[in-house]
Amino acid sequence: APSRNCNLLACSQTAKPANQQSWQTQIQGGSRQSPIDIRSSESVHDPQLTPLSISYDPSDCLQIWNNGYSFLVEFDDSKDNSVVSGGPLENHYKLKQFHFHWGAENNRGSEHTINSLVYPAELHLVHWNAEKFRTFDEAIFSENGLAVIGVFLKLGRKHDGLQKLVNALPAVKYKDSTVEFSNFNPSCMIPSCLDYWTYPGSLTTPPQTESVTWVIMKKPIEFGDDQLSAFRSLLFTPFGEKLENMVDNFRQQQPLMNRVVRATIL
Ligand SMILES: NS(=O)(=O)c1ccc(CCCCO)cc1
Ligand SMILES: [Zn+2]
Repeated sequence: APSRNCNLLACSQTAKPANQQSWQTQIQGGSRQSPIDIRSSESVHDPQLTPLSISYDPSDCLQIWNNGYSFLVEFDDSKDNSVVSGGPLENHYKLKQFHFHWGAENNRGSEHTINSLVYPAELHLVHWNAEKFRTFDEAIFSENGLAVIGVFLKLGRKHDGLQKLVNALPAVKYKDSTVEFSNFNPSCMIPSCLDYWTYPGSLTTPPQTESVTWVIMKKPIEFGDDQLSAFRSLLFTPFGEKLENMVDNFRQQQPLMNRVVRATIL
């Protein structure tokens, strides 16, 4: 076999660590990237933070789409029925989609962590500022454009509300597949305790724009092993290509830099 004329200095094909997804790049000059580790002792209790006002209309739910990063449950944002306001938000934000991040094994999966504690999965409810912008795509690139509610998932009792979603996943096994999905109320995945942390951040997947007000719920919701297995049975790859299970679709943690995480005392 030809000897590889490649010593350490000259070798250009440096191997990337196996777990580095292609989009795990550090955005150029980013000062407010997400996700982060939330150190509760360093967060600032802010008495002016009111409870979030969340109201979703299950009839706005449209479809599930496997976009090759996660599966997105997409909502009709042409009306003002599914919105979040209050808390750190100056305006009302419309629900556009929700999705999850999870690991291949139970010791990893969430994007944010609490005092370095990792959860096996994390839910993101993605909303856009419909008072300031005309479309989601415009809001993605704008200051105060998006509000994402993060909810941690821990393994335990099966989540009855989630089962309807889990039953639909085999229909979107492959990248670029979609299936009609209606009458689902994401409120069933909001913890009963409305305490949260909030900080200014970014999208955790491309284009990683710094347009997100993050609201991370302090308490996790529970779901079952079989439900997490259903997430792990999805594929990153389209029909006909080599099967790659959709797992470990979380970004590496980013530096806090000059940011303060605020906490509620509800
Ligand atoms: N993981 S996340 O909640 O930060 C998130 C939310 C929304 C997008 C949308 C990108 C749309 C590109 O057209 C990407 C990432
Ligand atoms: Zn996400």
